Amino acid sequence: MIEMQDLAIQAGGRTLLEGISLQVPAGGILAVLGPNGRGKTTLLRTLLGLQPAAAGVVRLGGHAAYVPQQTDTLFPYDVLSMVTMGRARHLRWYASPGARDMALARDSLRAVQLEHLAGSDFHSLSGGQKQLVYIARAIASASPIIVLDEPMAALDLYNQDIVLAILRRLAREQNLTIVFSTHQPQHAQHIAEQTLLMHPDAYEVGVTASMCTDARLSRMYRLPVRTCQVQSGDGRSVHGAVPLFH
Ligand SMILES: Nc1ncnc2c1ncn2[C@@H]1O[C@H](COP(=O)(O)OP(=O)(O)OP(=O)(O)O)[C@@H](O)[C@H]1O
Repeated sequence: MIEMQDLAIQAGGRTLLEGISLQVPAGGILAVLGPNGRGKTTLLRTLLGLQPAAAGVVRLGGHAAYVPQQTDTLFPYDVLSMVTMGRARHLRWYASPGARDMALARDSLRAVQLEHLAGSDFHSLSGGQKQLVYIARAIASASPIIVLDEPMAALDLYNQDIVLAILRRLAREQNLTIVFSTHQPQHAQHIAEQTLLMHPDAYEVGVTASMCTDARLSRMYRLPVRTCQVQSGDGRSVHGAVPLFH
């Protein structure tokens, strides 16, 4: 569970947004949408306690794993070691990961379909592969909350589908609370029950279907956006949003 009450977020001494109140229950997924520089990363970092709130309260119902937007490591770790670091919170000081930790790390790497890269140097991976490794590390941490900052930004459509399916499964089957930011409304439409829209001058939060409308998305992105619904060959109905680029 995550709860924000009258939260105000700030960066560089400037208040970016105030009065944010919302709750994400265990098993719930919240998507955060907003233009560049609006404050999505700041909001996620504030709710994790990585930077101070300007006002208000955040309550987390347990440990939260964080998948940051851009990050790298100075050390030449292999991929499996990077994922195993997710287990650190379960280990005593200076203890090495045990067989169960290693097995969970391998399972997490398998979930993002990168088990064949377990022994590779992390630095040798592509941007999208690194993003998948950070997601695997968060899964390996077995935290009740996962907060992801644009987790699909560097991923091709196939890997976006993998990550969306993983996040939905973690929420539905393991009751995790998940918050992620994205620039793709269809990610929200696909897996999030709730969506937070960070408009240029305000915010709105609600059921995703009522947030991801033509009018609201067009206002937020300052560009005409049309939402649509497409039937897949196997009878599923998939939602999307098309920007009417000039
Ligand atoms: N450490 C900082 N010092 C000063 N200003 C900052 C700092 N961090 C963020 N900002 C400013 O706060 C605003 C919000 O930044 P933030 O990274 O939260 O936006 P965002 O919505 O995540 O953007 P994007 O979609 O481009 O990733 C920006 O104007 C940014 O320049």
